[in-house]
Amino acid sequence: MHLTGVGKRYGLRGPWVLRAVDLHLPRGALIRVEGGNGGGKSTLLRVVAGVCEPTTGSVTERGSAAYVPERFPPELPLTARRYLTHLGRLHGLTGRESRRRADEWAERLGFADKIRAPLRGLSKGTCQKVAVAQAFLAEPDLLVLDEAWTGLDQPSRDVLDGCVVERIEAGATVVFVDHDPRRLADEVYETYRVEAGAVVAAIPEARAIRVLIDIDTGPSPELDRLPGDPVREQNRPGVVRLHSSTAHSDALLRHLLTTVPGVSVRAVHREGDGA
Ligand SMILES: Nc1ncnc2c1ncn2[C@@H]1O[C@H](COP(=O)(O)OP(=O)(O)OP(=O)(O)O)[C@@H](O)[C@H]1O
Repeated sequence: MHLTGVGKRYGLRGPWVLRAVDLHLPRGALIRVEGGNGGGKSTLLRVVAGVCEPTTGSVTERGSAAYVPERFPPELPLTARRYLTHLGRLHGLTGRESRRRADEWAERLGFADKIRAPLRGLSKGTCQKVAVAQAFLAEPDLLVLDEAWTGLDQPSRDVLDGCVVERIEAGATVVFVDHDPRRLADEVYETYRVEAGAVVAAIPEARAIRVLIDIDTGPSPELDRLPGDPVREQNRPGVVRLHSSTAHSDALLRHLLTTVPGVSVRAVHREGDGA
């Protein structure tokens, strides 16, 4: 999908939250959005999801979309199952298929025992699971997740990670905000930063180069498929410097020390310590 010249402000005289944003969000890509508090991340996600109209510019080729908002409104006089079934029908599924998927997602996300409880009585964590279920149940072309992991317990966060990867593999576009810079770091195709109304491509924090690992390489080192895909630099003959993020450096060292034949680690430096 494409955003072309998108601007957004709330009210006729409100300040511009987004200005002249041009973005291409390809199919099958996981897109991370970062930025300071109140910088406009949620606004960008709402415009991308189509739940809020841009003030200027246009959004094209969105396809079917689903959205997990930062705050899910559970103030509805419905059970979780009726709510999910209703949402399924709005997405064009039959009643029967909606119910089947509602039960399947409740099982998967671990709230099957609460699916017949009124939304109003659910804990924050369970509400969040319902919010996630309503978005995935429709198998949309575009999935927009605004801090969807917040409020979930660790097992559910892992399940959600897996669900996101599945959607990407199915060819969907997934756009997300999450406070954890390591969230799905290996899967992220592109990171954008919202800054003073502009949206700029950024090096994701989790991928930032922070650790330098010098290794002695044997005659034919197996340096394929290293954790975190570090940048390699031939320092001098027989010595390669790997530029790794902190997020991947432990796994990379473990891999180098235990799995790669003919390689020994000479030195590990932190970026900026004069190495
Ligand atoms: N519905 C609204 N009406 C008026 N102003 C709004 C509305 N939603 C957001 N804003 C304003 O737009 C700006 C950007 O808000 P937004 O929620 O998009 O930022 P954010 O980066 O997601 O923030 P946070 O990190 O705090 O969630 C803020 O100044 C906010 O007060």
